[in-house]
Amino acid sequence: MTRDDWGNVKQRLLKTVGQNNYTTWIDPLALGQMEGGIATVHVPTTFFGNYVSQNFSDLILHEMRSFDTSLSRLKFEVASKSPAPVTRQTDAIQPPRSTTPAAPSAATSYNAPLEKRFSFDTFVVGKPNELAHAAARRVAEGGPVTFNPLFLYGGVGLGKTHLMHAIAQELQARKPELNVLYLSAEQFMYRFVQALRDRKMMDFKEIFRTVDVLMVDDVQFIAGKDSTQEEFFHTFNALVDQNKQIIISADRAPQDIKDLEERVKSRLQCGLVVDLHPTDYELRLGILQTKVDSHRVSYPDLEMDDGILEFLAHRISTNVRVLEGALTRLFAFASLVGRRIDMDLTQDCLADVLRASERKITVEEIQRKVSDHYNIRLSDMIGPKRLRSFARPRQVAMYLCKHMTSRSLPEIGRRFGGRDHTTVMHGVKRIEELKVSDGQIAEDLELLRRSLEA
Ligand SMILES: Nc1ncnc2c1ncn2[C@@H]1O[C@H](COP(=O)(O)OP(=O)(O)OP(=O)(O)O)[C@@H](O)[C@H]1O
Repeated sequence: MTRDDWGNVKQRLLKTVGQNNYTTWIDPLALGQMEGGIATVHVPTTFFGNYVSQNFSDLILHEMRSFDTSLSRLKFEVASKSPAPVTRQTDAIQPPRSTTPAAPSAATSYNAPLEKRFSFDTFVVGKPNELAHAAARRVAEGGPVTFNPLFLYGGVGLGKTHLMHAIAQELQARKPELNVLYLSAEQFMYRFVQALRDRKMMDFKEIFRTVDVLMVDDVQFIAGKDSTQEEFFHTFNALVDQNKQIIISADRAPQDIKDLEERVKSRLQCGLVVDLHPTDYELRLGILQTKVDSHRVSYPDLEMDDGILEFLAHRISTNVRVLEGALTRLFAFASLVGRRIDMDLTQDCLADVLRASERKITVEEIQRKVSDHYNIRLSDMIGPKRLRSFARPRQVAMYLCKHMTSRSLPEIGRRFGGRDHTTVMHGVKRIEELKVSDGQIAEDLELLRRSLEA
């Protein structure tokens, strides 16, 4: 086969594999000796040869055979670094090793810093996160890979990053010989773009494909970023093929990440997918108790009334980050003004947080609660019947909607079977009067309000 033929083979491959694959994998190949039906193809690194051999050798051979039908096999060899012609015999391709001497230090430079306090010791376990925690613990033991990838997902501030850091730190402590690479998806993209710009794609690939454990946080970030997704997909496959552990986190389940290619989604789902559920009251209280202990170290003289933590756990249900922030602010504030932490101080200091965390109560919720309370059907409460046994609960519900939601009177009227706003106004007024004169109504209102706020 002449050099021109080789050039033509490459041109044909360009059409088949596309520009990206061509630039990365085909263009760097050089033709070496051809002997006894075997063509030697020179590659820059062992890893490269292995990858091309697995993914493109059939195609390359097919194209070469259209110029030389005597060819039966390809042999990939690492090209000598010397500028001499590459026709010399060099090392035969070996399967890539997990820790080539250069890889750990290079990977280390890609590692995002780990937060010491995000450890398993400081992670409070409760019903909403126990499965995610157990899976994280198992992976952190560094034993045989049983589920790959481990995909952790959950809403904002529920502890995904905390668990990821805990896994990375535990692995480093238990198995220092493992090459663990932890970074965010954003950093992955940044490294990828940088490698493209500096023409260092081979180094990039070598680093990512020689790690033992790859951990990528907030993977939803690569949604809609086509080339990064493509590269991530190849990295992912290469590592899974080598049975290397991958741990991914995201703010939602793989199938719910918009603008993520189907093949990436399905790859992400093929291991164990576990979610961190929104916190419940017990978990929030547990977290607060743990955090208070650490605050007490910084503020040993501060005193706190009983019931404050319970109040916060009850009222701030958005996410753990907000909860932590509230506690930090409370301690700092109390120490500045030199007062004990009581309910007044808490409400003063955290007024904005408490307001923002107020749970939004809906008209439907109120209607359901009130009809349950008075033991009538929801359809009767909303429907046209004017019977007193339906009309009074309806007015109670309207009153609660007016006071516990931000809906306007016409909107409330619409939700009550399309009634006019004047009917709602009349109902609300009637209940306001009864609240003063009728102890039973006052009691009902109080009960309902408490149960809706719970
Ligand atoms: N179960 C828990 N025990 C102790 N601390 C927790 C727990 N869950 C969350 N936290 C704390 O809450 C804060 C937010 O957690 P983290 O950063 O891990 O959230 P995230 O799920 O990664 O959020 P985001 O989606 O914003 O990245 C951290 O300070 C973390 O330590």
